[in-house]
Amino acid sequence: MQWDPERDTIYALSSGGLPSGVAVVRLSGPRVRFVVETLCGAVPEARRTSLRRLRDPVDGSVLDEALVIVFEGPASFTGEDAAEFHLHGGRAVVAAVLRVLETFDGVAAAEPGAFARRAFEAGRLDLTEVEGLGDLVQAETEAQRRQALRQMGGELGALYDHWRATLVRCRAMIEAELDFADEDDVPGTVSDSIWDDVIRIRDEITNHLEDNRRGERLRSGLQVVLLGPPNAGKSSLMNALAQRDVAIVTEEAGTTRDLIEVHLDLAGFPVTLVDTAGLRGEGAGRVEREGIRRALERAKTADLVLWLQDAREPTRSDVPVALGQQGVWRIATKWDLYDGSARTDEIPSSVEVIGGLDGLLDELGRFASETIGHAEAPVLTRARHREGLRRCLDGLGRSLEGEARGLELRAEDLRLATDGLSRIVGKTDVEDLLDVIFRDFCIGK
Ligand SMILES: Nc1nc2c(c(=O)[nH]1)N(C=O)[C@@H](CNc1ccc(C(=O)N[C@@H](CCC(=O)O)C(=O)O)cc1)CN2
Ligand SMILES: Nc1nc2c(ncn2[C@@H]2O[C@H](COP(=O)(O)OP(=O)(O)OP(=O)(O)O)[C@@H](O)[C@H]2O)c(=O)[nH]1
Repeated sequence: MQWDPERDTIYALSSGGLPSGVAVVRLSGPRVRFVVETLCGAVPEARRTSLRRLRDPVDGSVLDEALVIVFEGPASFTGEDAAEFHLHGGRAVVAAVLRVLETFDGVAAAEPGAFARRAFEAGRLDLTEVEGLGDLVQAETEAQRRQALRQMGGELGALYDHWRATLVRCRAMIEAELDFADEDDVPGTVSDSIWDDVIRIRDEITNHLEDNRRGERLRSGLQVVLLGPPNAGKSSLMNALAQRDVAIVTEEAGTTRDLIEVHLDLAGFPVTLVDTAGLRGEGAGRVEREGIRRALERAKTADLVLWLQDAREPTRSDVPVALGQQGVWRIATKWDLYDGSARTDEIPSSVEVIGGLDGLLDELGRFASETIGHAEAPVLTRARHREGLRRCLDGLGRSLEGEARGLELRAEDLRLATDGLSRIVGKTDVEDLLDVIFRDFCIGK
């Protein structure tokens, strides 16, 4: 497929917003050499950075003076012939080059993720590696970057491939026994030896799934929701942690109506902090009541709820308990105004004194590190992986369900189990999956 001469050659601006110091326009496909030759006059030596004048083929005028790199397939990112123009990053420069590229027959602007998709189709990346690449571009914190890099490097894919290969071998043993069952000199127990392997893989996958959703949480960030009565200091805490004014702070109760989110980098861990409308039953208008409904709804799916209350007020016992499985921490706010002593199971905080949030930040950092911190083994990072692994476990479970079902059916169960793993790495018919995965990519990736 990669050498289909009919296939479009794609191009895109692969670097970020303009203007910029340098802008990289990337090309991939069968017409790359022709395009480069037309713009540069000749095709520069492959994989060498060459300074060239790019000329408009219509009138010969100079478009830019650029660094040009040509990659000869299959030794390129996509596996096809590819090229890069490193242009001066002005809007008009980039616009002029893109306008000229568009005029070539068989050359078209790339869809999001099109380059990565070609790399996948050329067999250069499996689907977990593609996802790792996508996550790497999206990573906002150190821990996310490290996890993405590991997945892009193929660790997760290798784990699934290893299980898959073992199961394929197990199935082959059964098929062999079925084929030779009629022959007297083949003992009917060749396949008996495989069930230990099947049990071991079932246990390993079960373990792998019991990860407290660590990888998924690291990928999407820990969700921490601030709840509490009006005026407790939720918005002030949010602004202090975000180190900018994201939420409006007033002395008036009921200032925050809708959910406000910020992304924080907490010692390398991603945290999404959500400020909510103060919870009060009476005196709340329609808009505020809707705000409260949304606050509770959001808290239900949070990883952690911070229940804020003015330290000077008596501890309230009506912390919404019917939230979910997650922890609720009590935060005693405005500690600078309070002259009593600390109550147990409360974390004091103040946005008015230096170091007034240190205790809370320490606890949050520890929580993040425990929930999504370093993992020895590669971890799954998406619900899609979970789904494939569950499929696999279903098949394994059934195949182990006793000999009464017969070897043929048990082999079919193993096939379904293997198929669950194949879907994750993309080594089966997964057309239906591809659009979903590549759609979230940037253009130019
Ligand atoms: N300018 C530029 N920077 C970039 C990329 C790019 O495409 N262009 N990348 C893109 O995302 C990343 C690097 N990834 C790449 C992966 C493989 C190949 C490649 O040409 N592979 C060949 C040759 C390998 C070699 O030189 O030893 C191959 O694997 O056969 C290039 C880039 C990050 N930086
Ligand atoms: N002294 C002191 N005042 C604080 C502190 N935190 C908040 N305040 C004050 O308390 C008042 C209410 O703070 P907000 O952050 O708006 O409270 P809120 O919980 O978001 O209020 P609603 O939006 O009504 O739910 C403001 O006047 C803040 O300046 C603190 O740590 N120390």
